[in-house]
Amino acid sequence: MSSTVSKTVAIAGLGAIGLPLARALDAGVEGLRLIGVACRDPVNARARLADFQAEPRLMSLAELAEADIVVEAASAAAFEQVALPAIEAGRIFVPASCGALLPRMHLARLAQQTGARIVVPTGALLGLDAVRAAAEGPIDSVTIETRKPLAALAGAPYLVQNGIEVADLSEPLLVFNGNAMEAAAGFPANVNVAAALALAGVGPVRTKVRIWADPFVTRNVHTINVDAEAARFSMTIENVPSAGNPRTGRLTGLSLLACLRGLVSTLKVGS
Ligand SMILES: NC(=O)C1=CN([C@@H]2O[C@H](COP(=O)(O)OP(=O)(O)OC[C@H]3O[C@@H](n4cnc5c(N)ncnc54)[C@H](OP(=O)(O)O)[C@@H]3O)[C@@H](O)[C@H]2O)C=CC1
Ligand SMILES: O=C([O-])CC(=O)C(=O)O
Repeated sequence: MSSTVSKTVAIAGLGAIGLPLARALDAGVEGLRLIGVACRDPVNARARLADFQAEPRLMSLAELAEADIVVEAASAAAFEQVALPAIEAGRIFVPASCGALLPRMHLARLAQQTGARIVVPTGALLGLDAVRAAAEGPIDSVTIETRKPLAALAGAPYLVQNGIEVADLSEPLLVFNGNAMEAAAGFPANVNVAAALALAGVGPVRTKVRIWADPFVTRNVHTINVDAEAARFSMTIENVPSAGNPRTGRLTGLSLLACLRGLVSTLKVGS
């Protein structure tokens, strides 16, 4: 069920998240209209958009701010070029690369001045409704343990900087043990889930993160453990890697679609 007022949407990125999301919007979602997309390679983009019913405009990252809702599904490196114009223009900004938000919380203060909203999707994670509810009261601890196939972690800055080789592992290896702020810096393409968890709960310094490179898993597996005054809970999700990008679970694009629906629907389920 959606309201009759339609909101326009623009998306940065036409990859594992952005392309299926754009396709779903093009196929028709009541209350939402895709007007623009941005990516690096316009020739390739045109090929990807060729079978769309209503081909969206190819925009620069800054031009995306013409839309009511600006989705960032590009990269941590491109995050600010999408976020700043969108927030300055008072739009609803939905970042997939939410790890890049942690060191830029001044954007949330800017949004207060411009009337923009920053809506962080649950993305590849689960349970943020319960974490947010728990965070309305006292929370003792929040941890996330992530297990990834070796290919999903290849090239992460933390591994490169610390000379940690994962390509030929025959046993699981704990490659990172720290907090969400450090994890987002060291694994910008891998632990947006930890950033979303931190923002929902006790913040990036108190949210503990462990990352395993695991040759025995074929999915991106995330387990969260929360110990709060009101409840104790543990939840695990096993994400099937996307065909286009093994770092990204297939669920992520669907989560963004569900998030966008929630922005226009008159019936919304979950807090
Ligand atoms: N919140 C969450 O739970 C999750 C978040 N993510 C994050 O979401 C983001 C997108 O992931 P995913 O779709 O898998 O990534 P992909 O690599 O599959 O796609 C990225 C897309 O962004 C475009 N892009 C990258 N940099 C720029 C730039 N500077 N200007 C314009 N376009 C750019 C690329 O353009 P081109 O096609 O021309 O190369 C490509 O279309 C990543 O930061 C990832 O870490 C991923 C999984 C879960
Ligand atoms: O958190 C991320 O950025 C990606 C991830 O782990 C997943 O898709 O499962």
